[in-house]
Amino acid sequence: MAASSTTSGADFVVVANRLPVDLDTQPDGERRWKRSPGGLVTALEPVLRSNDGAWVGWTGVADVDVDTFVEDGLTLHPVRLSAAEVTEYYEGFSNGTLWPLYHDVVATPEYHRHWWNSYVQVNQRFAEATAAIAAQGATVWVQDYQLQLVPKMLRELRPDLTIGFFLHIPFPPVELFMQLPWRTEIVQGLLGADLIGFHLPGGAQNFLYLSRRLAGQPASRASVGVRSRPGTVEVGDRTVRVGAFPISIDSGQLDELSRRPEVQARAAEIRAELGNPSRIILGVDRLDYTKGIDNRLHALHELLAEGRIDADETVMVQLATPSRENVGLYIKMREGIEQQVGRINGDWSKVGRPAVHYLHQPVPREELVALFVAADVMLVTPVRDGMNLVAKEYPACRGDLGGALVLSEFAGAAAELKDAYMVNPHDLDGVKDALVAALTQDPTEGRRRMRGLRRQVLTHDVDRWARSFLDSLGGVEQ
Ligand SMILES: O=P(O)(O)OC[C@H]1O[C@H](O[C@H]2O[C@H](CO)[C@@H](O)[C@H](O)[C@H]2O)[C@H](O)[C@@H](O)[C@@H]1O
Ligand SMILES: Nc1ccn([C@@H]2O[C@H](COP(=O)(O)OP(=O)(O)O)[C@@H](O)[C@H]2O)c(=O)n1
Repeated sequence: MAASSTTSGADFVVVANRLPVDLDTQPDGERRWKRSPGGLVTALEPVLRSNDGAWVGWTGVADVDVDTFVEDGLTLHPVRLSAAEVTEYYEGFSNGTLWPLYHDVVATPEYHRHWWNSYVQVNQRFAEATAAIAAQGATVWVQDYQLQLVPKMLRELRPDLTIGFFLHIPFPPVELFMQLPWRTEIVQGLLGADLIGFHLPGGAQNFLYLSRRLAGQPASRASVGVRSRPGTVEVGDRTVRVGAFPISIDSGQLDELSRRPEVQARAAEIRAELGNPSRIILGVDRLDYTKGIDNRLHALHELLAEGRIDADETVMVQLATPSRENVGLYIKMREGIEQQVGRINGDWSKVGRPAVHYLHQPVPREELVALFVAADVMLVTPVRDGMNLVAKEYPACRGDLGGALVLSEFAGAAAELKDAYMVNPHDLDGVKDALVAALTQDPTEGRRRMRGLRRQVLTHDVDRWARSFLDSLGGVEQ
């Protein structure tokens, strides 16, 4: 889609809770923009760049007024959130209610009416901000669970727009969704879109069922395909489509970056800095309780204790990007993980040679790619994850066909990355066996698996994801 942002408004608008950059305050008080955390931004930034559109979102800081600005060629429209809204809408309803509920209740969701009221109010503000900048007949693409009421609110304000919605996290089983006191309002909010996208067909099917049951709208019953055979819901004189569009990464760009001599050299340097171990295990996550970091540390600890892994030969690097640091569950989880790391290092490290290197800080992109190149085993063990882009980034960086991916069957990515060592993260013995199998794999078998992973990731990139969604959205009859 060729689009542009003019004085008469933008023809293509992405609306997401976060802008692609966060306003960061340095220790000396200076404010700088830095890349926002998470896979949504990783995926959408290249899409928006190639479509020349505008982005509506929050700056990541409370009570700050920032005018529309252009950052690295993207037109960004900040939406202001007060400190109370950050607490109630973002940390509260989005990340204390919806996030655990949609991730299979792996933590207990809290239901508070004042959180819900704030969610409604902030969604209305996003809808109004979008209505104000979208050109006549523009295409608007609303993102994720924080903004599920925006499609309906925006349609009421601007019936001329074509509206898409994509959910980046799992859509839960019907029995769990039914816990939500505001379940009907959420379904009706989403039905304001022309096309609703999920990562997997299962999410789309759950939603079709709920549209019939909660919103009382006629919905199709046939199975939904991947990028094909979308379901439909009849809403008045509109037909809403509901489909599955697994998200991906800019795999070509990562492949190219990982082959650069300076990145390869940095990978060798990292290995040397780690003491030239014969095996490096890597974990890369936002510090989130859905990611199963505790499970993988537990597995490592037992393997070290049983002598199946030797700390003289194998080291682990765990990157944990700080995330949602004011939410109680995240504070508790961080303490638990840091205790586990401390215990493993206490038992198995030597002076100058920790068994686990744990970095609770953002890491520059090139350094991350060098780590992917250096790692012999990538451990991705979420207990539930919408997609997990890290699982796709690792094979994209392994043009040498080296390395092995251990992947949870509860990550959306498992539906596509069949050549991974697949694990049930709740089955500790299974995780341990898979980790040992990956560490000791036969090189020919390893190359075969990595070739298969790369074939999938390189042929199904983020551009294909966006094109399949936007082509389907463009085909909607108004
Ligand atoms: O904005 P935050 O609260 O700091 O959280 C970061 C993002 O986390 C979630 O990412 C999801 O999107 C990825 C891309 O589709 C997907 O691979 C992953 O499984 C999801 O967890 C969240 O959905 C985003 O809204 C957040 O910005
Ligand atoms: N230290 C880190 C950790 C993750 N990341 C990136 O953050 C993104 C995480 O996306 P994801 O889909 O795996 O998971 P979420 O954090 O979106 O739930 C990936 O693109 C990672 O490469 C990073 O840039 N630096």
